[in-house]
Amino acid sequence: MTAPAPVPPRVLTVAGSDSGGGAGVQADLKTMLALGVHGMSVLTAVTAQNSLGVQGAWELPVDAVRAQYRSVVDDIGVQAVKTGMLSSAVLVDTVAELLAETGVPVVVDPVGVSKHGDALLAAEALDSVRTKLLPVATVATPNLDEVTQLTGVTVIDEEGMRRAAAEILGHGPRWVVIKGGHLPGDAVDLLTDGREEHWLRAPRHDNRHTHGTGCTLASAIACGLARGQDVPAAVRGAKEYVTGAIRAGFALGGGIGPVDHGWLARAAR
Ligand SMILES: Nc1ncnc2c1ncn2[C@@H]1O[C@H](COP(=O)(O)OP(=O)(O)OP(=O)(O)O)[C@@H](O)[C@H]1O
Ligand SMILES: Cc1ncc(CO)c(N)n1
Repeated sequence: MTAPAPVPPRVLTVAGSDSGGGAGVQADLKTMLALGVHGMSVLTAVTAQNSLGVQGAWELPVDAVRAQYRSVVDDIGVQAVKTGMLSSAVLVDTVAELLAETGVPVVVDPVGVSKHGDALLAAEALDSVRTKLLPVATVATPNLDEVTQLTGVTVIDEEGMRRAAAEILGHGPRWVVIKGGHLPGDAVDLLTDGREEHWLRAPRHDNRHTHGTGCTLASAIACGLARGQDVPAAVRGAKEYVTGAIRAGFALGGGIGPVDHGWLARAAR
């Protein structure tokens, strides 16, 4: 008789669907496959989206979100959760409550707007993100626009990233990654818990096909945490994975193409 296959760590994404397959739940599940964990999803919203932008968005009812979450967590179990597009205050509140009960590491990507500037979170939900979601995060991963939305701080350099990190940590996450991807020069992110500081530097790839970078980084961090890595190790591994995916990003459609989630599997062949 053959031995049963080993069970991989399980990671859940709570996020919106990107019909174009570059960001959102689709990016999360591809990242999870690439990094060897079993990926599961709670859909919060459906977007009609492509390389040119978001053409429409429809939120799911709160009962549908709660039911998906319970189905996964109560039967299959999770070792880490990642959140992305949560759309509205009621969904942010509901997801924050569910996460607080689950007691596993949580990566919160506080998605506010898409790369094209389309709103993925209602303005009135920002307060819930600050007061309910950030406090249950093990790691929060805002980009510079989300930092400004959440704290009012405008970041133009690395000293500004430090100030932004302190402001975000004031809302309660254990760690924060301030993503400096939108600043000129190298792609520099700051990971800190208020005591340790880790600067993660990668060469900027001159590639406009970067759709899904933020979702990919946050999901990859969740994969590392599900494997039992500590936060600095999980973030370092995730930065390597997203950097490789950006290097290999490719043109699709008439606008910004996706990062390549398959680069690591091909590199291993
Ligand atoms: N051109 C680039 N070359 C290398 N790394 C990059 C580049 N652009 C972004 N990054 C890195 O990608 C990761 C995601 O950062 P970014 O600021 O792009 O997230 P985001 O704006 O939330 O993404 P999105 O909203 O498209 O999902 C960070 O580690 C950042 O430093
Ligand atoms: C559904 C979805 N989630 C997150 C992002 C990130 O910007 C996106 N473009 N779409």
